[in-house]
Amino acid sequence: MRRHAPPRKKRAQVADGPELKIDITEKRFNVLPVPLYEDLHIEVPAGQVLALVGPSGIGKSSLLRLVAGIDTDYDGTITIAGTPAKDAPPPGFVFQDSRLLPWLTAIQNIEAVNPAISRDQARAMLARVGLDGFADAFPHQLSGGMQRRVALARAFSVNSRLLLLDEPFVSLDRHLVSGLQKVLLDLMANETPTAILVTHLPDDAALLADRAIVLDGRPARVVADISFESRRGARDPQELQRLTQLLSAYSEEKAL
Ligand SMILES: Nc1ncnc2c1ncn2[C@@H]1O[C@H](COP(=O)(O)OP(=O)(O)OP(=O)(O)O)[C@@H](O)[C@H]1O
Repeated sequence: MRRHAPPRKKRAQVADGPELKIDITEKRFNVLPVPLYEDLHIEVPAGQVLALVGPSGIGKSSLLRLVAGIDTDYDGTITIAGTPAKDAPPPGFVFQDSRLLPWLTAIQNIEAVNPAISRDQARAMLARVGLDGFADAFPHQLSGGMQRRVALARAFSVNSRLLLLDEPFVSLDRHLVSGLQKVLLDLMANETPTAILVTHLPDDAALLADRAIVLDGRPARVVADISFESRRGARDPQELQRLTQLLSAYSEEKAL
């Protein structure tokens, strides 16, 4: 007997295409004799963590500012889920320094970026970054590593589809870095945001990212685009070492 095929499920009304699409024709700073970027095109699928690496001064932080819609002075388009970056909801942003508001406590710093968050949710977020019991501490009462933890908690509390991390562990001691890497990996395992991680640490990228893009030259161009076969969070020590070595080779080769 001939069976009827089951009715086809309706496709979800979600826009196809990359979550983040960067198409920069040209970006200039007047102080630079040549453009910072020319014909720079990067697409990031939803849920992917993209590590952005390259020599100091190449334009990694500047790119995050364009994606965040903080700097709109460029030719081209950047869209987040199809919306121009300048009109998109603000991303979670971790800056090179923690940039906590010094007059607010840890929990108030979190509430400041998301007024809709409940006190319990904000406390739970602080607990997830290992700061249970420090909700009412002011930034000056926290160590550098603890301040970075608050900054991570704050970025995730924005509840954005997009997370921008600008050297989140720069100038911290090595032993603090590995603790924070684990915190970030754990946060990204649950929330799975689309993220750009600017880092000069090859092991950061090997541990935390799904893909790495190397920028080089002036104007800056993508000189390598490496998709990692294994998934972040599921890499064994050998795989981590292999990826770290691969990315270190690029860093050494490309150091200015
Ligand atoms: N607001 C600005 N005005 C003028 N020039 C700027 C501005 N911001 C950045 N630049 C220049 O743009 C270039 C790229 O700077 P950017 O901070 O993006 O580099 P980077 O790759 O993030 O460097 P690092 O790894 O050292 O943080 C540098 O030459 C810098 O001097």
